Amino acid sequence: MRTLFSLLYPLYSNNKFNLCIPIVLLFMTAISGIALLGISGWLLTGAYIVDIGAMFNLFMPSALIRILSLTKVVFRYIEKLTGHAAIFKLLSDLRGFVFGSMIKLNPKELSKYHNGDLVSRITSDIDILDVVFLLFLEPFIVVIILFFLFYLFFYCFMPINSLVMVLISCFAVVVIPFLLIRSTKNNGMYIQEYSSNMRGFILEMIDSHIDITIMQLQDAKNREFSYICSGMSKYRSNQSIASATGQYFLSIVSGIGIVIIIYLEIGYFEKNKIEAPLLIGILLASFGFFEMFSSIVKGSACLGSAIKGADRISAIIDTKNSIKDIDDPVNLPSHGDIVYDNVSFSYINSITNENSTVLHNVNLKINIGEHVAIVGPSGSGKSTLLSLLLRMDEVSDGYITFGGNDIRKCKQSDLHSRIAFLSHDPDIFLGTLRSNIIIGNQLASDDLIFETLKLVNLHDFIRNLPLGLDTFITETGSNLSIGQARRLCLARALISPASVLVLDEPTSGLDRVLEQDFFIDLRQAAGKKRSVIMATHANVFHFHDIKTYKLNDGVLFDN
Ligand SMILES: Nc1ncnc2c1ncn2[C@@H]1O[C@H](COP(=O)(O)OP(=O)(O)OP(=O)(O)O)[C@@H](O)[C@H]1O
Repeated sequence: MRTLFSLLYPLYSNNKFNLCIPIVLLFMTAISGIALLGISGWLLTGAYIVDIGAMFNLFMPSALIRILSLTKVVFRYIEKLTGHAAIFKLLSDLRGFVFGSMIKLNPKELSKYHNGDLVSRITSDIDILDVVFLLFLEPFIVVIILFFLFYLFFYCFMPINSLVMVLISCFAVVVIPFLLIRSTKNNGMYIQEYSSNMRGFILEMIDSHIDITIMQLQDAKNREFSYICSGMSKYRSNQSIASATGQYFLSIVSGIGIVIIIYLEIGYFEKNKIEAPLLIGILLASFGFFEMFSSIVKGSACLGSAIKGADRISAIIDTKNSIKDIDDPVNLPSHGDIVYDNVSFSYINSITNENSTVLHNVNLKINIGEHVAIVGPSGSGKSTLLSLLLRMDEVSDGYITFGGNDIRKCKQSDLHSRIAFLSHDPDIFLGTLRSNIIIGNQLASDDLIFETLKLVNLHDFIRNLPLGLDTFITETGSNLSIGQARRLCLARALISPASVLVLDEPTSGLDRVLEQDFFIDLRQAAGKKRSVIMATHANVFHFHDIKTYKLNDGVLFDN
């Protein structure tokens, strides 16, 4: 609960004005509704017990009833509009904030979350938070204000009734919601977990659809998905049952309250302290007040999910980035030699929590414009060696320098602007060919783009497309061949001002001919100005301008 409010408090205080409007409007709606019931009760009773129209002025109250009916509808309508607008703004601020926190984390921290979990956190976990304001906080504030008004009224005119009002309100606003929140907290946690699993499962299915089809796993996956769905529906129905039970107890408590109020009011009536029309009017107005409790109870049943949602969101926001810039970073030169000096690196095994050393005292120097390939068996530490240069992890021992500067002493953004990276799995983003290429250089003109495309042998292919650079590509690049997707990503790296290209298995998935073509293009495109360091399984020994090193069990040998 504390996490929920500490997450929402800054957002609420930044949107104070926007949130106050629906609260005021809900208060006006409630007052109109309560006054409508009260005046109707008073009018009908008065009209019934007095000789028709003789001593009872019908005009004023009936006009008031019409006005109140209209104002209630109008206030309710505007309250819904402003309430939802305020909540959408709040949720959009929160989504932006969470996404901002998430994107700042390094891949190591992000990799703790399983597929789809982050999407779930940023969508359903945040969506559930609107419950807190619309179904809980807003009616709660209005009920508290109304409670004081009723209490004051009863205290002045019927003191015993004020005690009944306090007891009923305590049950409805404190005891029932408290019990509901307690009993549905775990259930809410399961709802959020299942919703996250469902998203993860769907994303995984889309990703591995070809494998699932070939391995004929459709039925098994269908069953798995049905299992997740039935779990979800079980916990959702638990939530509905809890909400209905809460409403049931609320009706009983309100009913008992009304009976006691009638009993006490009859006492006042018998002592001639109150007239019948006023008695009925007060009774119906109390009914109207008690109706307000209903939304608090409904909101309390969903609060468990909101609490869990807030916990899951806070887990992202509170994640500390293990790799930080120092306070007074050095400026890196645009070009520079890269030196690995006695670099060792260990991963902490997440299961056994033990250190496993992957790189042992690696010494490597890459001069400006030099092309270097690291070859070695799978698992020997090639990707790890590259990721240390990009500072995706910190070296455990030794140091890496760029242009003579320890890369831990410069800004990460500075380092990443000097180094362009091409991973073994080309990252194509949803958009056009142009938008995918200029990620490396937002200011690149079409001439520069085509010059770069020439270097990677994509120039003719793209020129011949009907929409050219404006051709739309999917986020998996599925409308490009693997070779084309890889060349496109290489063009993105080449068009950037980076002086170093880091490539991790740049030719994986390409056949031998395409692989060799890729290296020929790469050497020409990178030229003598850019240094290249790549990890590869491909045969590059015959390229005499590529210096190769062999990595075996984390030990680097000059080839
Ligand atoms: N995040 C991680 N946590 C723990 N161990 C890891 C992690 N990433 C890699 N490893 C381990 O580090 C070792 C080296 O992995 P790395 O990916 O660097 O090898 P590689 O030579 O690039 O392999 P491949 O050629 O198959 O890509 C492997 O034993 C691997 O299991």
